[in-house]
Amino acid sequence: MLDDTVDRVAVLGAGNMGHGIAEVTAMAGYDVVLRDIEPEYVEDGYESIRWSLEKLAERERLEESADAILERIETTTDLENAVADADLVIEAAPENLELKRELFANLERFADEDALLATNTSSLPITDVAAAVDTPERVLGLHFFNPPVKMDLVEVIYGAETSDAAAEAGHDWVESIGKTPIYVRKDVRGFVVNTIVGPFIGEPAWMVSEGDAEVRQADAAMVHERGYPMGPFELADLTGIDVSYHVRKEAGEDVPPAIAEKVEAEELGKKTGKGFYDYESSDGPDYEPGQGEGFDTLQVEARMVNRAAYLVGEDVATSEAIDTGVRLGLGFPEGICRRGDGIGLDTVLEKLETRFEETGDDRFEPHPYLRELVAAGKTGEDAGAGFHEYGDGGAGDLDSYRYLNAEVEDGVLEVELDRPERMNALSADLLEEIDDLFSTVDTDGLRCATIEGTGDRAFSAGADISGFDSLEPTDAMDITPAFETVNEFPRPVLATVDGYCLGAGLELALACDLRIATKRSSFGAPEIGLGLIPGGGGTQRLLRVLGETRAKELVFRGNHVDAERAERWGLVNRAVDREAFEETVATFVDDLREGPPLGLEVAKKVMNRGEDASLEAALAMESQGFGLLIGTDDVREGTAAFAEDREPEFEGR
Ligand SMILES: C/C=C/C(=O)SCCNC(=O)CCNC(=O)[C@H](O)C(C)(C)COP(=O)(O)OP(=O)(O)OC[C@H]1O[C@@H](n2cnc3c(N)ncnc32)[C@H](O)[C@@H]1OP(=O)(O)O
Repeated sequence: MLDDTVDRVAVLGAGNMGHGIAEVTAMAGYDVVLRDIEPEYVEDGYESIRWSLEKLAERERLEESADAILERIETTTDLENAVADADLVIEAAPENLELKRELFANLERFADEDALLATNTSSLPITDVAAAVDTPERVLGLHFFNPPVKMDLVEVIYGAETSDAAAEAGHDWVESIGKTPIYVRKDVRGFVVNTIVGPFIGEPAWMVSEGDAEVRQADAAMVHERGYPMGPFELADLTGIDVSYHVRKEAGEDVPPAIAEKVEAEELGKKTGKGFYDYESSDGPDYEPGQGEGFDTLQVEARMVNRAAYLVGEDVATSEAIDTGVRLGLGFPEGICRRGDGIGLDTVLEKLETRFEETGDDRFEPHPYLRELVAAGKTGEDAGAGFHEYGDGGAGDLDSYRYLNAEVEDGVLEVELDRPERMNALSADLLEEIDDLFSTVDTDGLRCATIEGTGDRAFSAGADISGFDSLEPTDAMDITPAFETVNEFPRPVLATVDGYCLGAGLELALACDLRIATKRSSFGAPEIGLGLIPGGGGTQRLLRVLGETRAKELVFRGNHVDAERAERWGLVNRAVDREAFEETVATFVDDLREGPPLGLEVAKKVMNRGEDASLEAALAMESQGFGLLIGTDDVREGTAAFAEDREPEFEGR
């Protein structure tokens, strides 16, 4: 029987990945044994963990002291001792199949028969590693990304014999350490994330090799036109061009000459000082926004979408898992399935077919699942379905948003900004969705709304800086509608802030009516450091909320203030410990939910409008509001409940 409750974890291998995995495991409260073959390897790993934890503590990213976390980590070189009491063993030894198989064979002798056995391999088949033990059903892949302390994604990979119970236990454990697991249900080369990144680098490399593109042109187009965080050649330089070379060789694929030539010349990227860019005599990537013109971005994206079709069509992963994987693992601006749906899967298919006909090259051969989707009319967003379903896209369709999650729960519109890999930075698309949601959602039956950020770092770290290069002044001036829509929403809106709340993120919180924050949160208007000013109402709302002295301090200095100061200044209603956060939010939400909807709507309107009117005009507005409410059922219910000494039940009439 597999033990699905994990208390103690053994990590085998104290190198980069191993010590990183041990660190995040101990941070989540587990007891960890870190084991390597030589005492100095273990010591180096342990010291790296100490260094990293101290950095995190300096940046106030830990909930307890670095020492308290370190106390949960034991080190050893003795394999038997390391794994004897472990409920979960994670092997993070070098990528050598024989070495891993030997280790697993020993694990079977020393570890408890109920223990879950995982390998952190990024390139070897899980099935081959698991074949070294008599109980392959309890072996799975747990593929962390580098560095584990920063990267949220973990691929949970089935080997051919892995049981559902083992995969589910691995998945639950990954969630318990605050990471995001995605299932990879078949043991395919590259798993999910590396399957998609292959053509991101490979296709531009072919295009350059065939004389159809230039390196800088490709990087500029993918970054500045299509929003990827890095250009393909910039990424190849960072990860090592030899890595791209060997991955292709091992998969039996042809290697684009542009890559092979660099490997022959031993220009392997940043690590050798030279690759596609020069890191010795200049500062590396030097492409400019306008340089991408004429590059065929569709050819690259069509190939990535085709890989996604293969993964879904062969039941390796769901489109949701793929999209989560590429967003968190690669920092893609949106999931590749979403992107395909946005482009139109018929357009993608046509591109692949045309290139296949022209070149006869297998790399363009459309996967049958892509053909199936198009034949069924599921061509993407405009058709209402593609990889994903889009509902009818009409007013109030809460499933139609890409960058925010919205649902109505018991009269509360719960909204999450969903770009955790970018600290929920507000891109033009996300702002548009906020505007759309708050202007079209059906308010009947709604009592209030809450806005929070996903991930564990930020409410929102501001406007998406990566989009600034390509922003026209006229677009930049159009940033405020979303904030005004939230501010004028006819129900109270509560911002719940846990982490960074900066720039446009702070402006969004200020557009809300109330703000509750955890004490670890920080607030600021850092725009001045970018040579900008707050452009989402910040200069004006900060003045009104804080007064001139404090508002100018925030805007002119661009510094962050902590949540306790923010509370003293009246920037937030409450700053509470994380343990008390949910309960405090729930108490506020309950008050808003139980309150009289009409009374709250009128109060919000009168207070918002009155702020900018003369006192006389504002008092007139207030009197009108009072008069309007006095004849309502809610006022009758409120006064009756008071007389009968019971809680009122308001209905918004
Ligand atoms: C009209 C309104 C204008 C504005 O709002 S202008 C923007 C104002 N905001 C800022 O200037 C804040 C920018 N961000 C930061 O200063 C830092 O981040 C933090 C202090 C919030 C956190 O620092 P750390 O812990 O070192 O994390 P990390 O590696 O910098 O960020 C993690 C990932 O999040 C991306 N990111 C953070 N903020 C933004 C942003 N505002 N726009 C776009 N991306 C952002 C990063 O780049 C990175 O991504 P990767 O892991 O791929 O390197």
